[in-house]
Order: sequence, then structure tokens, then C-alpha cells
Amino acid sequence: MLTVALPKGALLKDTIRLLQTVGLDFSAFLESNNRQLQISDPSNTAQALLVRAQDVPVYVEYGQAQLGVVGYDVLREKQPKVAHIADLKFGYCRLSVAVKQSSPYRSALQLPPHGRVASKFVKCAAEYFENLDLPVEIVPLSGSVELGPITGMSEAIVDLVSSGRTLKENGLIETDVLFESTARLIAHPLSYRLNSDDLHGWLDKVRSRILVAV
Ligand SMILES: Nc1ncnc2c1ncn2[C@@H]1O[C@H](COP(=O)(O)OP(=O)(O)OP(=O)(O)O)[C@@H](O)[C@H]1O
Ligand SMILES: O=P(O)(O)OC[C@H]1O[C@H](OP(=O)(O)OP(=O)(O)O)[C@H](O)[C@@H]1O
Repeated sequence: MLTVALPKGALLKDTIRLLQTVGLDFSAFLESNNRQLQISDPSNTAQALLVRAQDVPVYVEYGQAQLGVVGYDVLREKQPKVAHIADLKFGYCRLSVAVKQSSPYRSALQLPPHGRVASKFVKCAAEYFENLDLPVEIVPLSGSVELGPITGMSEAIVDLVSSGRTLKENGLIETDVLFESTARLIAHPLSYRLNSDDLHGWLDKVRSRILVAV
């Protein structure tokens, strides 16, 4: 049976909506009283695993799910061994550098050498500053990264920005964009090559829905 890894959080609703258009109904995950983490589609053609966004590629790489939906940002950070199938066009955000509005820095290049940069995306951040040839200390955090500069722990952050509301409401401004991100459909490479569980048939259906939606 086809197994799909679905991301909890920001991408869940649009992912479930997309799968519904190809006949896979996992809307039970949206019911607030449901604590199940593994459910079958009512027609019993597929099942879904509800996992943290960062863990979607793990389930797909290890083959517990043949398909998954995850942000491009997570793929850049984790570099999992999965097949990149399609850009799903929703879940737009960008990974950016931000600083306090009151700080003297207006670009990443102006940050002081050996300054601190807080981030959940430690690899992307480190690579970015290495390419700028600016030695900084990356401070790993798991969330509420905006508090880094607010509390004085770091001069800057590297974090996801979508509407920009979180930065604004916390007195920060975006100075540089590392890259833009949207939700991506990924597959287990061997299942994709072998067309297990008619994977290609499902992928064709999803691709045709993305084309319709664009
Ligand atoms: N504000 C946002 N608007 C749109 N998409 C977003 C936004 N924030 C994150 N995303 C996208 O959704 C994905 C999941 O983000 P979400 O905030 O739901 O989980 P997370 O905080 O990364 O994970 P967890 O809560 O498990 O630590 C991100 O990897 C990104 O691609
Ligand atoms: O530009 P906006 O539309 O305001 O969105 C950006 C916010 O969304 C994400 O946070 P999330 O909700 O995932 O919380 P966390 O990373 O702090 O846990 C991101 O880390 C920003 O804080």
C-alpha cells in the first residue's frame, strides 16, 4: 500500500487539500480531536503518517513512506537522499538574515566578524557566511529564533520569513535573502525507480493537479 509522510504544521492543510484532488482523503488529520498519527484513506488505497516537518525526509529516505511533502528549506538544510519530484507551489517562504531595526547593520556583510547568528538552519547559515568569507558563530535554536537579537544573545538571525509579520512585531528587519522555498513532493528513490505501488501513476495525477492549480 502507498504510504505518504505528511508534515504537521504550516504545510498540512494545503498538502491534504492537494491529495484530496487526486482521490486520497487524509482530512481526518485536520480534526482537532484526532490524535492518530497513522491513518488509511477511506478507500484503503493508501495510508499517511503525520510527522514533524523536519522528519518527513527521514521517513522517505528510509523507505517507510514512498512519498512525502516537505519545504525546500528542509531539503537544503538536511540534504536527504530522496528523489525530488515536484514543486507544489504552496508554502512560500524565504530563508533570510534579519537584525534589530535599531541595529547599525543593514546587510549580512556589515555584521561584525565573530558576531553571533541564531538559527534553526545551522548548515544553511554556516554555508552562507562561509561564502561571504565572514567568520560568525552560529547559535543553534529550535524555534522563536527572533528572540536571539531581542535578548542580545545574537546580532542577527537566519530564519524563515513569509508574510514578514513575525519580524515586524518583534522589531526586526530582513537584510538578505539566502533562498526562497516552497513545498516539494519527494519520493523514496528505489520505490520511484521500481514504480512500487504504482508510484508513477500517483505522481502523474499529482503533477496534473499542480498544473491545474498554477
Ligand atoms: N510562516 C510560514 N508561512 C508559510 N510556510 C512556512 C512558514 N513557516 C514555515 N513554512 C514552511 O512550512 C514548513 C514547516 O514549518 P512549520 O513552522 O510548520 O514547522 P517547523 O517549525 O519547521 O517544525 P516543528 O514545529 O516540527 O519544529 C517549513 O519548513 C517551511 O517550508
Ligand atoms: O513571516 P511570517 O509569516 O510571520 O512567518 C515567519 C515565522 O514562521 C516561522 O515560525 P513558526 O511558526 O514555525 O515558529 P517557530 O519557528 O518559532 O517555532 C518562522 O520561523 C518565523 O518565525
